[in-house]
Amino acid sequence: MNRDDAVALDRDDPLAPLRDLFDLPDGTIYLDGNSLGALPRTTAGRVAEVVTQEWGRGLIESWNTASWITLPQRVGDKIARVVGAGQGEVVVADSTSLNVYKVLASALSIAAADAPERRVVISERSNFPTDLYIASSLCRERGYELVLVDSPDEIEGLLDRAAVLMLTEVNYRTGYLHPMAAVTALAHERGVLAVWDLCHSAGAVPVDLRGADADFAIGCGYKFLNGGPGAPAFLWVNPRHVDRFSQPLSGWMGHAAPFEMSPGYRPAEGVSRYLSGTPGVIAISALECGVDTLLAAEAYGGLEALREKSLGLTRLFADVVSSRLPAFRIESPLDDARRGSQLSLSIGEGAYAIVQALIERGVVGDFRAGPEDGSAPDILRFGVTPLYTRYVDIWDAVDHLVAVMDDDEWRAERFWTRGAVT
Ligand SMILES: Cc1ncc(COP(=O)(O)O)c(C=O)c1O
Ligand SMILES: Nc1c(O)cccc1C(=O)C[C@H](N)C(=O)O
Repeated sequence: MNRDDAVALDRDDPLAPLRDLFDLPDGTIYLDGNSLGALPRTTAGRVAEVVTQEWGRGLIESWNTASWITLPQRVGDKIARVVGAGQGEVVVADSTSLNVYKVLASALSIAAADAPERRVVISERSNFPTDLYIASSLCRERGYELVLVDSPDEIEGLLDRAAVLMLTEVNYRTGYLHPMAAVTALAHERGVLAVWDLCHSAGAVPVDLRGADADFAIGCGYKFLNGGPGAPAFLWVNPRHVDRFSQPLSGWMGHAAPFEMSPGYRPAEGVSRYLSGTPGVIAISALECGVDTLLAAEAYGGLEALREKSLGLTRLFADVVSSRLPAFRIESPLDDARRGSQLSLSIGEGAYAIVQALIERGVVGDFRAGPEDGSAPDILRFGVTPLYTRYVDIWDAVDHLVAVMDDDEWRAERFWTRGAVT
């Protein structure tokens, strides 16, 4: 394999035209779409239109005339197409963190009614911290114990005491991809509800919420859905629970008839009851552009084709690192079936500085610190977004990494000062 081979892979890539749907800066190899997705070409114009026309000219009438009021459901229906949900089953609202609170509370309420003796919530120690912080505060409020496993193998032994199993389908550090259908089936067999965080899977790997018969799911809008910084998140509830679930942040937008302005709360039908306050129209409009851009891939084979390319990219990355940079350890699963859309590396020292040196060279990945107890290493993390990442980007990124290491470039003092955001 050499650079020409990578160029040839791009030339033969049927998904290559999709890259033109993004406004990417020249000279940058962007491998951080798993933290903040790139800017779709349609977004700036659409946001300007919403601001100047719908808001500026239409003013308050735009809630009706521009259908602002149904945006959470309209964009939810589009997201449903990439997560294996039905129409009317997904709604856009709030942030992932708030939505973790809402769905976990819903699941706990159902579990409390069906199996009050079960007092444990299971999650993983390596789950993204916000999921753990929210789960632990909710467990404290409701008298549950949050038990964190260090490996998926430990889950089974805890299920008989558990009310809810809450996992992130693709781990943010390693990219490990849980087999959602099998894990959910096991949880159900043992009487446990399964809640899934799709932050690193929605738009990156084919997700089949209905096929897996999951119970609740949430996900984020600003990673592989390319909705922009702080884009609103989404929620899904299995239709099986739709008549019975409640949510703890019962605001007026989740009321069956918000403009009756009645003092008593009556939940809206279905997933819409997860709305709390007024939807962020400008932000959801930007998210819609991101989701539409992803849906453009349906004409090229959709998520299955994107997945195939994503695996091709991360496989190439792993192969070239193994042969050219043996000092790095590959922290992501080498088994294609268990790897999300990223490649994570570790090395004895200097992970942060190496990432900074790469960024100075225009290769944007990120650094994720290992736990304080040293039980897992610091990570150099490279996300691939098959909508816009090219094979040659992978080749060139590794080339830069070789240069950063060979010349000890990363040891320069300027790469060692940590920014507030890493
Ligand atoms: C798995 C996971 N959950 C939640 C979040 C973040 O939640 P929020 O969008 O509320 O900051 C992230 C990343 O930021 C994440 O990776
Ligand atoms: N949400 C972020 C932010 O506001 C600033 C920087 C990064 C983020 C992220 O999304 C982090 C991301 N969830 C991760 O997997 O690391």
